[in-house]
Amino acid sequence: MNLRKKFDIPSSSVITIAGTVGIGKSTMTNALANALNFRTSFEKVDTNPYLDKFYEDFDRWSFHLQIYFLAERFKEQKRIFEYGGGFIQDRSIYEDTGIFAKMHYEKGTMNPTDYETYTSLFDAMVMTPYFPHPDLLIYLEGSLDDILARIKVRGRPMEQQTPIEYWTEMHRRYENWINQFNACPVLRLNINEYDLIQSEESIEPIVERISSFINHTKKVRRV
Ligand SMILES: Nc1ncnc2c1ncn2[C@@H]1O[C@H](COP(=O)(O)OP(=O)(O)O)[C@@H](O)[C@H]1O
Ligand SMILES: Nc1ncnc2c1ncn2[C@H]1C[C@H](O)[C@@H](COP(=O)(O)O)O1
Repeated sequence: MNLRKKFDIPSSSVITIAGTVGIGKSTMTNALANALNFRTSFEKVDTNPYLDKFYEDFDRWSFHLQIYFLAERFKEQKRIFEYGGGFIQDRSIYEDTGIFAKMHYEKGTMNPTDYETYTSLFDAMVMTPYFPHPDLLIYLEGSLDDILARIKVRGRPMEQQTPIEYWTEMHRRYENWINQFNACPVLRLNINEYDLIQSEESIEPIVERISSFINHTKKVRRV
């Protein structure tokens, strides 16, 4: 059954899934796209030419990786626009700057000139009225222990070799970041409230919450 029609979600909606590494964004992206009959926009991890090198040497590759991600996400944004919406997006563009680039700059693994170049490019491309923001950002949250367990189970080699302090710092930054995020409406979901692996049906109550959120936000915007 197409839950999009049942819960009256506009077919042009763009929903982006945010949250720290390993929390379950890709799993949620697939489940929601399936339930709503939407297209997906994924981060390319396996074909990313910088990611392995980046995890081996943050200082050397952090700028290259950020530029690569920015270009990829912008191309995806264009694709979403050309289709007229109807997409679930795995990770928002806002996390690249608000979490990753900022963290590497503040920790000293991206030099100040590179950070300045990156942020001015990001602001010129994204933080303008010409860039359509998503209709909804779904923020996935959970405990650090649960997230570390998921990173371990997934087993990407470069993430296994990364010190736990990196994930701890990222988890802390995500909490602060979401508390001040205001580029689009946010729906928070705790990963203990659903289990898409054990039960596919657990997507339905989530779609229902998305529907009331999107339709309520629409009404508020009209007033
Ligand atoms: N609801 C869930 N319950 C248990 N494990 C999950 C759940 N959602 C995702 N996972 C597992 O957690 C790991 C990370 O999920 P993934 O969707 O790849 O995260 P992300 O895209 O945020 O990095 C994967 O091994 C996935 O199978
Ligand atoms: N902007 C980014 N900077 C550094 N690393 C990033 C960025 N965006 C994603 N990543 C990394 C983190 C993970 O190792 C992979 C995929 O992310 P995931 O949260 O598992 O989808 O890319």
